Amino acid sequence: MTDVSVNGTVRPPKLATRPGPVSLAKKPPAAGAETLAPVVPLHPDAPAAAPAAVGPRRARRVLKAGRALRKAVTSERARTAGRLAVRHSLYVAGGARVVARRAWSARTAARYERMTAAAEAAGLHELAKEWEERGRAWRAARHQRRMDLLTAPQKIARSAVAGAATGAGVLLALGAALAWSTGEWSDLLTPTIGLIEAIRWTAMVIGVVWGPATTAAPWLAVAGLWAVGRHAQTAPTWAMPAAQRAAGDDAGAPITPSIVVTALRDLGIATLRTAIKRMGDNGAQMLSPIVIAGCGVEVDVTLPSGVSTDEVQKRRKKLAENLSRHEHEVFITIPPAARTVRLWIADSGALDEPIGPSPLVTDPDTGADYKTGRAPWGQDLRGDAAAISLFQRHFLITGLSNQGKTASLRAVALWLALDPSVEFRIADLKGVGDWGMFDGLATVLIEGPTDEHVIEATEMVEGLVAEMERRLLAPRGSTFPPLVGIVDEAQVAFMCPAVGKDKRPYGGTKATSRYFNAVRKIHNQGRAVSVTLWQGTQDPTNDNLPKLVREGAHIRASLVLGTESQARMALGDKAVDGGAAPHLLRQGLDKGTVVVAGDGIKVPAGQSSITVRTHYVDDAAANEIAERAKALRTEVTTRTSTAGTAPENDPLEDIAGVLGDSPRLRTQEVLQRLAERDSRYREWTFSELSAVLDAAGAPTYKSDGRVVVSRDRVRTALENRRDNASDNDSE
Ligand SMILES: Nc1ncnc2c1ncn2[C@@H]1O[C@H](COP(=O)(O)OP(=O)(O)OP(=O)(O)O)[C@@H](O)[C@H]1O
Repeated sequence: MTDVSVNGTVRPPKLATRPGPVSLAKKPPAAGAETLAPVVPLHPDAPAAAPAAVGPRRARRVLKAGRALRKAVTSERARTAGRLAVRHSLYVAGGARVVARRAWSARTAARYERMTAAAEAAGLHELAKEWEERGRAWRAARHQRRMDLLTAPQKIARSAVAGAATGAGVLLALGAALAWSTGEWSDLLTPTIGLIEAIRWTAMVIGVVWGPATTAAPWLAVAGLWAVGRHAQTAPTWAMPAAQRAAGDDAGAPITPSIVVTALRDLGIATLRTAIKRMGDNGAQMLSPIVIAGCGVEVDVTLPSGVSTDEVQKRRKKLAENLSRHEHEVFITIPPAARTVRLWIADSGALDEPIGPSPLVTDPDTGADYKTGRAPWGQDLRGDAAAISLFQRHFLITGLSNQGKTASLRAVALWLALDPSVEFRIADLKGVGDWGMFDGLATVLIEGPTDEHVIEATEMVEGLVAEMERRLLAPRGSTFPPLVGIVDEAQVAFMCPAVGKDKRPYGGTKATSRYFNAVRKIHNQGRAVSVTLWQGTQDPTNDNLPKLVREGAHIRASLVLGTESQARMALGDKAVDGGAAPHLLRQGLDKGTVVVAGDGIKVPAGQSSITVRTHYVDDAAANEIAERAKALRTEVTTRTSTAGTAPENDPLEDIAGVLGDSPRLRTQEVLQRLAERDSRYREWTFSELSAVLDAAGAPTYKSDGRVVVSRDRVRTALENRRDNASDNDSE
């Protein structure tokens, strides 16, 4: 016996096997069976093979047909046809639904109930009452109409009799007039016969048209429903033609009220979803007009009662995705109106476009005025120029490394450098030359990351404190040129472990920490005498940016940060609660984008922060601007170390200063006050003090058993010294 394989080959007869117990389990083929039974080609005349081949052939045909069917069903053409059929069927079904809903709405008080519920959901109780009242009036009118229907048959019968009598009368009167004019009595009935004839013709026409009309009517009705459904777009997106589907999926689809409402509805806030569903206008009442704002649009959303602004703010990512945007393309802020969130939605991809060069670069005539001017810093999200006033303001900018902190701080400093009255003292604790163009512009430029550089930076800031105190002691009405201290990478100073000879640490945040204390003093009192401090710092923590220091800054700006808690440190709780979110900027992609809180920059009414995309001023442009600034000033010799930056001290003047109005003070107290006034007196003892006083002719003396310094003696010594000096000058 031969065996036919599925691929049309014949196997030689199998060896007879002994009958044994039948197993239902499929036997595995014997190892090497295929090779033991060589396959020979099927001969066309082999009749015995035919019946055995029928089963497998049919199976092949079924398999083939199945494959062909699957291919046909899944082919693009078939899918398009399927979509077409589904789409148009759903237009008809949807149209029927819309018409039914309209009919239901027109015949019942559903519309009034819906509007009342919507007004209630939105917390508009006056409006809710108004709709309730209208609903009541509508029901009363409907009741009246129904009552009228009860008496309608009598009225109709009466009207029919009256109408028929009047009609007959009119026809007879017309006939009489006709008969009188023609002189033929038979014309009396002519109008009546004419009317009867007209009715007969009408009936005949209706009889002819009725058949086709009744045949066409259902189709016309379906066409009408289809048109209504199509207009209302009742088919789902997947059933739309490819072009429309693509537009639906398009991340850059324009923002319309319905997209915003749908995005809000699908946020996952049950109360909001229910309220929107109950709103008669599908939620449109929640939205202000959508206005174009820079490279995006802005819309205010008044939330229904029971939904807090906070809940929406927390779902920024979901909202953005519902709007077919990335998270960073949607900004949610809280305007002053109650229960309202302001959404700014970028045009898709627009935030990845550069904003163009700074006016400082493009306009060589740009000038600066410390008091009245504003540095052109960048653009806000609405596309308006964002400018910042630095007048008597301490400045703090934070951000992760390599996100544009130095560049954005430097851009502001370069603008201010164009005002020749401003003195800069700069410490760059990274020291790779980012501030190199200020050589010849700043009076101090310390560059480097070591403890020695921190010590110098600390002394530079203490020098600012000394100058501030000098200005504070100056007679009232004195004016001072602006003095701006800049410490870039200030976290290096706070983290510095170096300790001075007097055992006081340079870094840290202890009461004895020198950098920390100097910064605090400037923050507390520098503004009034135009001594301000700008600091740039990475990755804020409580250790590298203490609370007192961050809260002492008038302008607080932040580039991208890692966490919300860092954002709170950088900008303060109020700003973050109001929507400031530097932690949601994209590291690496949003370089140069800063969120700014505090004063000095115009923040939209009710908002607590503003997001600014700063112009990037690269090194070459920065050098060029610095050259322009140098050309405006008299030559400055920049010290690269603080040695000698503190003004020469005058011990006798300082002793007079600490005595103040006291007629005498114990030497111990004088020494203490001197040490507080200037760190150079910290190592003074009684012998240094009495040596200075003896030399000046104002020696100490004993009063009530204690050694004291006399105010009058010191003042007399100072006067004598001045007199001697003027005598020497005149000689
Ligand atoms: N406004 C901006 N727009 C676009 N890119 C910018 C902008 N500012 C800076 N960059 C880019 O970011 C890079 C890093 O800038 P910068 O040195 O100012 O960062 P940084 O935050 O100070 O870094 P670090 O803290 O590590 O010193 C620049 O070389 C530049 O390519």
